[in-house]
Amino acid sequence: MSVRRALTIAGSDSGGGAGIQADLKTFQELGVFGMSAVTAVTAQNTLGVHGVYPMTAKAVEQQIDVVLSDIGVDAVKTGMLFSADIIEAAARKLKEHQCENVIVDPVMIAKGGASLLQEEATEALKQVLLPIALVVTPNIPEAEVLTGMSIQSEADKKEAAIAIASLGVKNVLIKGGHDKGAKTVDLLYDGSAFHTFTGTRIDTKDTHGTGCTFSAAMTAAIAKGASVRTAAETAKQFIQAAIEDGLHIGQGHGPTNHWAYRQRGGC
Ligand SMILES: Nc1ncnc2c1ncn2[C@@H]1O[C@H](COP(=O)(O)OP(=O)(O)O)[C@@H](O)[C@H]1O
Ligand SMILES: Cc1ncc(COP(=O)(O)O)c(N)n1
Repeated sequence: MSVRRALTIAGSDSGGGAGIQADLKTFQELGVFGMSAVTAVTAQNTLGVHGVYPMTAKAVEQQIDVVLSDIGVDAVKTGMLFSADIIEAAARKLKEHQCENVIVDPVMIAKGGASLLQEEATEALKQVLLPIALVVTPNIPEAEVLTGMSIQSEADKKEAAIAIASLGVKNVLIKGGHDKGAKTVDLLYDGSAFHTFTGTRIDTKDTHGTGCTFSAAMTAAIAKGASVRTAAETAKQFIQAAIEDGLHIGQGHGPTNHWAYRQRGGC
């Protein structure tokens, strides 16, 4: 089989736990060749986001153009997109290159509270990016922003997933890391049925980059030909192992362990 390729369009996390760095590590661990289009550079560590330096939309567009016109791609993930201009540029290029396997992680706010998406850019995300996406992977606060709903229960999660699907995206996966219970329940809505992926909640402060890592694992699995449902299963196992075997790096919210899944014999 030829080498499978995945592109992440996202922000750089100098601390290495989230963003482009988490995505590329995850792609590599799952045996997929990783490429990147950087949307912004963040000065970030386990204590928080200390600076955000966005790229121009033109720079993002050109990065996408040159890799897609030469190397090609089997799946594309988007993460921190920062502005409406960058969202519009990315969507235009993905359409132009006829990318079908687009996984959108609608990154809005870092766990420490810093804004990674300008407020007015949410509309662009809904109007130009979601309609061309195969999957969107909001966490609960992001699903609340996308729908304007308050999500307190599994029934609310289902209602939100249906509302998000009505924006034109084929599959909606609401991540359950922000749930309150002993289990983390990730909910997939594929346009007709619901599927749940349940894990045991680990009591740890080291969850920096969990969302990026989960969506990147889904992207890698889809690049290798998995269905959205199988990709969600793989991603759930990948993130569960990465959180369980935490590295305890830094003084704040540490990164997850991107080696753990492979070391346990996954892949
Ligand atoms: N403490 C935890 N224990 C086990 N799984 C977790 C924990 N926190 C998050 N997860 C899982 O990590 C993935 C990312 O979820 P979430 O933390 O909601 O995303 P985000 O980083 O975007 O806020 C999901 O599969 C979620 O269930
Ligand atoms: C550059 C960048 N992208 C995304 C996140 C979100 O991280 P998380 O996955 O923990 O929500 C982040 N903190 N920094």
